[in-house]
Amino acid sequence: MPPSTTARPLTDLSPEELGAWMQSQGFNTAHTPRVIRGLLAAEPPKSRAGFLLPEKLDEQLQSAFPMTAANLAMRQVSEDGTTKLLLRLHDGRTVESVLMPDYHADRAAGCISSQVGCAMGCDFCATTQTGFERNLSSGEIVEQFIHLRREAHAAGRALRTIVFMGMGEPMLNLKNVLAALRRIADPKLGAFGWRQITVSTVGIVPGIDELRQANLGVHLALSLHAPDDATRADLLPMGKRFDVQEVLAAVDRYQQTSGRITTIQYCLLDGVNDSLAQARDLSRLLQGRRMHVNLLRYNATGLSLRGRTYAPSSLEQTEAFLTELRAHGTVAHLRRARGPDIDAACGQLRKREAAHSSANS
Ligand SMILES: C[S@@+](CC[C@H](N)C(=O)[O-])C[C@H]1O[C@@H](n2cnc3c(N)ncnc32)[C@H](O)[C@@H]1O
Ligand code: SF4
Repeated sequence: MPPSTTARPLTDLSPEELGAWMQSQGFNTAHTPRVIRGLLAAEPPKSRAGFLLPEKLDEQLQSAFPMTAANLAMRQVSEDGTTKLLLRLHDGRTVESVLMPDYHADRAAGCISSQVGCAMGCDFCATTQTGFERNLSSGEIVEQFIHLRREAHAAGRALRTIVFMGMGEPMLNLKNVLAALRRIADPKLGAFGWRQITVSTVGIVPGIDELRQANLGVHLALSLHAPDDATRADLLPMGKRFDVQEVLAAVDRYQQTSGRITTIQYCLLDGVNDSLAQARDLSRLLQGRRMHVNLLRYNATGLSLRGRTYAPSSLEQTEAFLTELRAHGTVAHLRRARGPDIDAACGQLRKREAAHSSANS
């Protein structure tokens, strides 16, 4: 048995690694897709025999690998059906994933994390307030997908899309994100298609280029949040490293290869980035580009990283901003606020659980 794979959970192994292990144990590698399909299934197999594996292989798999890397530590369900999961990892750290019901009664979308914490320091984001702890392994990313898929299935829905808009910056853990995606959306495994996946970034140019070179055809979302460099860099420190034009040029390159329309994420903050002049600047910036704007409602999370208090734009201003964008030819939507009665912004549930644990210790 290759020693490098022994302590890793089954969800962490690529099809090639699992195939190599099978071969080293004298089993037919044709069983590999069956094992991975069983792991990714919307409904967990009722028994180990549900994997339809030879008994000896099943036994050896069980003794060689832990089945999972993460356990459900907390679950919050909102009145609108949004379900937030807090998963505890093998080292005691926690990570958040969210299931969001779709307008279609039988569908749901999942929001997945790529890192524990985040180093990017975006001023209004709760995830970064506890700093960066570590990258998630590919298995930990795959397991979020499995939890969300099963959670959706139990609620009578099919998980139709996933977005990397949970904790962390996917481009800074791209190796593991790509490895996870190659399992989740491997056409031979049939769980998901590339078009059902969106990777969201704060705008790390080399990461966008690397994702383009991987040529998977997943959707890209760019967290822009301001049309000008001064406002953007004030909100997102990464804006000082890569300016708006540089980031949009990388997104253009991505689009030329993938053919996908890019989503521009824009969180409306009262008096910061929500003026009609900023809406017009944004439209001008996107003119001639196949990009649509997703306006996000700010989820208030208390004092910001730099001790500021942000507020969501008023509904009137939000409507006016949206109308101004559309009047200037930009395709734009207002994203529904999700789970307003629970800790819906990423990083909040984790902060609450950490506070609870330290109060009890
Ligand atoms: C948490 S990030 C994760 C993905 C990636 N790091 C990024 O920045 O795109 C996903 C999106 O949530 C936004 N966001 C962060 N904190 C928010 C808040 N309190 N309210 C609304 N949106 C928020 C981010 O700006 C980003 O557009
Ligand atoms: S918005 Fe994204 S990149 Fe910025 S701190 Fe939050 S998770 Fe990190």
